[in-house]
Amino acid sequence: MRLDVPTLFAVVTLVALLMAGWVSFMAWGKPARDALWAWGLALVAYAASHVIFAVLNVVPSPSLVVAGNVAYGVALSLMLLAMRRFDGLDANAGPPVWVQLQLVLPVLAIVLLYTVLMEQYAARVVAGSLVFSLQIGFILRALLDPRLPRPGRGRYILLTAFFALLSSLLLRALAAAMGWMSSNNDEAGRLWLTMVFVVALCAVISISLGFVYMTMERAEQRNFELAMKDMLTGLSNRRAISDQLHMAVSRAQRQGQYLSVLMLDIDHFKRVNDGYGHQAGDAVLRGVARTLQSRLRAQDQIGRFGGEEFLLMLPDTHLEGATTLAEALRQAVEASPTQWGAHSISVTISIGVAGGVISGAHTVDGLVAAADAAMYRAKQGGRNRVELADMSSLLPGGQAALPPAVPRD
Ligand SMILES: Nc1nc2c(ncn2[C@@H]2O[C@H](COP(=O)(O)OP(=O)(O)OP(=O)(O)O)[C@@H](O)[C@H]2O)c(=O)[nH]1
Repeated sequence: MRLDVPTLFAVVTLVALLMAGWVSFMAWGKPARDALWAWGLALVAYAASHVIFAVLNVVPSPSLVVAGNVAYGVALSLMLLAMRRFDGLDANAGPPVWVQLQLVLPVLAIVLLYTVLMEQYAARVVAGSLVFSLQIGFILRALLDPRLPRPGRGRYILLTAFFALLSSLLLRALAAAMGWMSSNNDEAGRLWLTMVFVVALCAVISISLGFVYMTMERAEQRNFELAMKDMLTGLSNRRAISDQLHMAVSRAQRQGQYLSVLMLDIDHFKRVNDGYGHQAGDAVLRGVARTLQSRLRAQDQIGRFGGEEFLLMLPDTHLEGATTLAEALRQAVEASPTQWGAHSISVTISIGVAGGVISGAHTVDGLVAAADAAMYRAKQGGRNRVELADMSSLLPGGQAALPPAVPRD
């Protein structure tokens, strides 16, 4: 099949402009620093480069060669900027100097190389392709930044598209270096250009789709976190930990397993707020959350149940094991003060423990109420202590018939 190069240019341009339009439409109303704007601009530059390449096919001109390739380089730099903004890698201060150099130097290099090597087709194609490949390398590096969470599907689409673009550029550079083509207008040159533009067409559709999908995945993740996470401590919120507890109780009921629940409350927390201020209180809440979380097993779940109240759910853990853990947590919190300016704020916690083999007679509300009642007894008993729930009301068979427990680490 023989593809007409000018038609391909036109199609790539049209698709890039269409994508730029839709991406800008999505970015409408968002702040100028939003990654979508940079992505939209990148697509405009990408389209501009292909418009220039199309004109170049009809009116050969050295300045258009430079302009088209510069626009292409600008498009790749803007894509790098958009990726970094999307991932929040540059915070509010803007990109660090080394990133600014990654954004600007390749574009300057393109101007220089295409001007100096204008008369040497092969050298110009090789040099240009290598600079663009380097820019794509920067983008791939930003896409795979180890500080980022596990990549979602949008990121995989982008990775595939950029790898395809990179391969086509390198292959064309190889063809030029090996003398398989000597100009864009000979038979071989047109074939290679066709390959590059077919890939460019697929790439522009894929990267637009990938970026938009990534934005949607991010929004979905944020909504999920807003619905299920406590924004202050990063723990599960009341709704999430309650859902997890419902699931764990159903599972334990089906399999006749142990399950324990701990209700924890910071002692005299009002004094922290009154004495050091609300922000110090928030810092203490975060500190206690960290201390608790760092001592749990992977299958244990913790959530912020109320203001200064936390709920812990321990699958496969009998009352005795849960009590041992509760005591360890109590001691850990007591020994881990929160630094607040010049102050070291120490708090203690009171803990109520409920648990055992979960049968059909148990309910989530019953378990939580039992742990809560035990926690209040701990408060009444002087605070900074662990109290066990009266499980006889919840476990009709008593503790005697319990199967062997899974030991805690
Ligand atoms: N800083 C901060 N304070 C909170 C938050 N949520 C609840 N509180 C405060 O936690 C305090 C709870 O006070 P109380 O219920 O009297 O309990 P307490 O002072 O811990 O006393 P005991 O529980 O009886 O030991 C109140 O002052 C609330 O304003 C929060 O998110 N941040």
